[in-house]
Order: sequence, then C-alpha cells, then structure tokens
Amino acid sequence: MATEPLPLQKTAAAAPEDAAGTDALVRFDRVVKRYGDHVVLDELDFSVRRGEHVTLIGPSGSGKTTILRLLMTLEKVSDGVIWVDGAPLSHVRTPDGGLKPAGEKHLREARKKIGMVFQQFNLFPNMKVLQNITEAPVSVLGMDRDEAESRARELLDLVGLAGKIDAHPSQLSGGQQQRVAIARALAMRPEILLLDEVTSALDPELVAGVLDLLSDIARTTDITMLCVTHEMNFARDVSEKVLMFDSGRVVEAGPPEKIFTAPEHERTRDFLNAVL
Ligand SMILES: Nc1ncnc2c1ncn2[C@@H]1O[C@H](COP(=O)(O)OP(=O)(O)OP(=O)(O)O)[C@@H](O)[C@H]1O
Repeated sequence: MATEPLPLQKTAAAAPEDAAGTDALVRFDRVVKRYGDHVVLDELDFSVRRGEHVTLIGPSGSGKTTILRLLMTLEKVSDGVIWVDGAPLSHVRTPDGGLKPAGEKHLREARKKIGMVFQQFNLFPNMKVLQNITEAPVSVLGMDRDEAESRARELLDLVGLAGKIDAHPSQLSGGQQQRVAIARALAMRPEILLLDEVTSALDPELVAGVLDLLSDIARTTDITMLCVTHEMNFARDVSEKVLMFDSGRVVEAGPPEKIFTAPEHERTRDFLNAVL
C-alpha cells in the first residue's frame, strides 16, 4: 500500500521574513478570555510565523495553557479573534464580511490543523499503542486504515518505539507514553504542534530523551511549534522566539539569547531569577 510521505522533512522554502507579522500563521488579535469576572487573557496580541518555534514562559496562572487550549479549540474566546493561516479560527465570516463566533462544525474542522501534546499524555488506556496513533487519522480524517497503520509504524520508528506497537499504555514508562503521544499528534499531520509542559509529569531521567526527540522534530521538520515549558535550556535550544506572559499579556518578547541573558522587563527578571 503506497503511503503519502510524512510531513517530516524541511522543505527548501525558508520561513518568510516578516518582521511586521503580516504573514503570521497564528495571530491573536486582542483576544480576551474570561472565566466569570476573572480576566485570564487581556486583549492579547501576538503572532507566530510559519515554521517558527515559540516558547511561552511566565508565572503560574499567567494564561499560557489557556492560549494553547484556545488554539486547540478546547475553549472559546470571550472577545477578539484568533487567526490561523489568514482565516479566523475562533470565528466564521458572515455574508456581509463581518465575523461571528464559530460553531462546533467549524471548530472541528479547524482543529485538524493543530496537534497538542499534554502534560499527562492522555493516551487511550484500553487501546494498544498502534491504535492510539491510528484512531484519530481514521475516525477524524477518514484515512484508510492500512495507510494509517503504515504511517503509525513510521512514526513509532521516529520516536524510537517500533518494538512497542502492541503494548498497552500501562505497560510503558512515562517517557515512552509521552513519545506515543507525540507520534499520535504527528499522525494527524498538524501544521501547528502545541506542547504543554510535556515533561512535567516525567521522572527526571526520562526528561532528556523526550526533549531530544522534540528538538529533532523542530530541527528536521517544517512544523510550527508553540511550547509551554519550564525547561529553559530546551527553550534556548529550540525556539527562535520567547514570549514572557504576565496576567494574560505579553510583557516581553524576543530571541532566547536576549530574553534569558538581558531581559528588559522587571517581571521577566523576577520570573527568571525564580526558575533558573
Ligand atoms: N476552566 C476554568 N475555569 C475557571 N478558571 C480557569 C479555568 N481554566 C483556567 N482558569 C484560570 O485561568 C488562569 C490562567 O490559567 P492557565 O492554566 O492558563 O495558566 P498557566 O500560565 O498555564 O499556569 P501554570 O503555569 O500554572 O500551568 C488561572 O488563574 C486559572 O485558575
């Protein structure tokens, strides 16, 4: 059975030079997220270019996970618009050219472009490794099962777990489970990969292996990454841009070498002093 190539090689085209952010793949446009009276994201503006690897840092409660959950359409914006690839993610266009909040059908379609890896792996406990990876491509994308299995095998090879194809998640270490979760996210061929503290639940000796895998994926593929992490060395190695959040706003943004060595904002300095 012929399979399409995996989207796992860098294409020749360089990421567009776009200092103004007009060619952003992801753009938050005055995004507000409230839970009751609690404003979690406060007219948040930021953008991410295609192929860029961005790390989100900031104190607990500053809204980092909320940003990823909004992108994954697990939450809805209270105000403002999220754009992905020039189209509204959180909204749909009205006949008069305006925007209205998107319904479930649009959101289901939109989330196909986006994959997420969670802190707690979130594998299906009753499915073997192979089926964990093939389930969504078959049921959500309508992919032929043979093709999905063939791709899953390639991805398991990539994450170093070819021998665990018939294991259940409970038979794997945390690091192995997280590798399966990464393979499962990639199986959907996402344009954007969201990583939410993916090593926080791992035993310390398993962290480096998962981070090395993600570094390889960042280096060798075109995938755009948004990554919430407390692993500052990883952020330094992998990302081109670091966004420092506080109280639902970006207080400072820049390349890691700038943010980590010469932060300008007092909140960034305080945060880095606490975590480094
Ligand atoms: N479903 C919810 N209902 C009410 N409040 C929520 C909900 N989800 C998140 N919050 C609140 O939103 C704020 C931001 O949470 P979020 O998880 O985005 O922060 P974070 O920066 O990712 O924090 P951490 O680093 O601790 O994971 C917190 O004050 C949190 O309590």
